[in-house]
Amino acid sequence: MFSGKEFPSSSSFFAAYASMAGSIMMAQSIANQLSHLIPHHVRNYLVSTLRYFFKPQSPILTLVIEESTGIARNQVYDASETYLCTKVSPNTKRLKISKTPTEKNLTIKLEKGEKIVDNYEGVELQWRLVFAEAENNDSHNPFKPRNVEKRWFELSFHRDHKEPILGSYIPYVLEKAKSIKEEVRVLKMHTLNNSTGYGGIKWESINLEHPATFETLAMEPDLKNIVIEDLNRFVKRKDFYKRVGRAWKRGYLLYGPPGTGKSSLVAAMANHLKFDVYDLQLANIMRDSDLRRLFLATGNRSILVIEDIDCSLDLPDRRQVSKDGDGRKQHDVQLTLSGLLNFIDGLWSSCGDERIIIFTTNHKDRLDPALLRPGRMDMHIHMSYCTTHGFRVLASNYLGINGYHTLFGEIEDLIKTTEVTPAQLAEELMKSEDSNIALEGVVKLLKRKKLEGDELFDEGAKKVGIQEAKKQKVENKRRVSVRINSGRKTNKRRCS
Ligand SMILES: Nc1ncnc2c1ncn2[C@@H]1O[C@H](COP(=O)(O)OP(=O)(O)OP(=O)(O)O)[C@@H](O)[C@H]1O
Ligand SMILES: [Mg+2]
Repeated sequence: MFSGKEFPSSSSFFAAYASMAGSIMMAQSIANQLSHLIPHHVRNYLVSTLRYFFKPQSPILTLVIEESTGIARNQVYDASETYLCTKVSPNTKRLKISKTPTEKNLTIKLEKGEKIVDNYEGVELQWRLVFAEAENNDSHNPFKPRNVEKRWFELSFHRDHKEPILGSYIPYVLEKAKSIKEEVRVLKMHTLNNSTGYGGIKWESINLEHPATFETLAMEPDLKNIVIEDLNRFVKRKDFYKRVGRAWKRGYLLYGPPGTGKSSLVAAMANHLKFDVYDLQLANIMRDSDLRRLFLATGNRSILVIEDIDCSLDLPDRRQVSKDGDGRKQHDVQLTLSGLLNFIDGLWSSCGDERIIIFTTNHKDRLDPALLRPGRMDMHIHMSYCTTHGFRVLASNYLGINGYHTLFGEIEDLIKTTEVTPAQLAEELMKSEDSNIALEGVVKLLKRKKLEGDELFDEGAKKVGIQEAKKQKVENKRRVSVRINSGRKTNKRRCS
């Protein structure tokens, strides 16, 4: 496999070996001749020491790249797996291939025992995929199978090239794998699966096929641009985060009434950045050890979402002491928001890169002040009722109208004074492919909503007085705003 240029030739190997073997035999014969002078055990010691010193050292160095590092996955293993798909040679005997319905290309993986030869700057390298059964010694978890399969890659090369291989070939493999993944990347949505038995809560992934993009989002253009620029700046600033000693992560709080596009914005962000999404349903997590494990199992370049954060914490059942399968009492977690935040801060500051965390809520006013504190979440984004601009985006998405329609004037006048969510408008726009019918439906919906709004206003005015009711109405009408926390400074920008 290895070229003669890189490895000692067989004749020089033989000559070296013959001369060493000769030395050992000579030493052995001297020791035999002096056997009457040297005690038996000293003679054995001498021979074994000579054997050790003259044993021909293998010129080959093998790096072992295990799949897991114990807690987290081994990035080098994952990168090698991806990289080697591009290095399959005509000599490869067995390959594993797969393709899910939404994947564009085949995924190719090496089979057990297969070898691949690579060449890096004139150095020949041999890769081999090895599988072995290992005993599971997690005695705390009786549900785990007794034997687990262990996999690793062995990368062999001449030991003279240790420095360039470690210093530049391995980083090259990591970088190459990253760009291959980017090209064929199908985003994943990870959710929690609790059905694997005791202690087995883990991430389960499906392809993220949410079609929302920034283009299809009904959102004020100013706000949209602020968010897009913020994301673009974030992914470009690796060196900045390193220099100022901050973890490379960014937090967003999305708040607003149901149906205003908070979850759609999360999907748009994921599609824009090509980041996987981890949807952390806190209601399923009872133990802090699970939370820690799940955090550590999330990948880089990902978005961790905690939806409806105001409802997810302090659930009544969390306060009860739960029992495990054997009836033993488990330590209760009593997750609190500030506890969770400290946890995330602590863990995420020490591991992982390019992480985004997003909290969503319908009730910002119910949130723990710890979450709203400046510097905690980097950006607060208010998603609110639909504006005339938002309506135009929806009309284009659902009906393909990019110009003007005779009903637009009436609709837009109504939208300016009505609280209607993009979700409600979208539902109406989906009812017919005939633009006239769909838009007439929108007019009816808006008139009904306006009436309801007026009635609510009158009721409110009775309770709090007309001035206060007017003030609240103005406040509610403020469609979208964004608060950007940069260190101690907070910039609040209204986008309408
Ligand atoms: N801003 C928007 N732009 C485009 N479509 C939207 C927008 N808001 C809502 N929709 C439509 O309404 C549906 C529901 O919206 P979404 O789930 O994003 O709202 P949400 O704010 O997350 O609501 P909830 O608070 O109930 O979770 C979306 O699938 C989408 O079709
Ligand atoms: Mg949502």
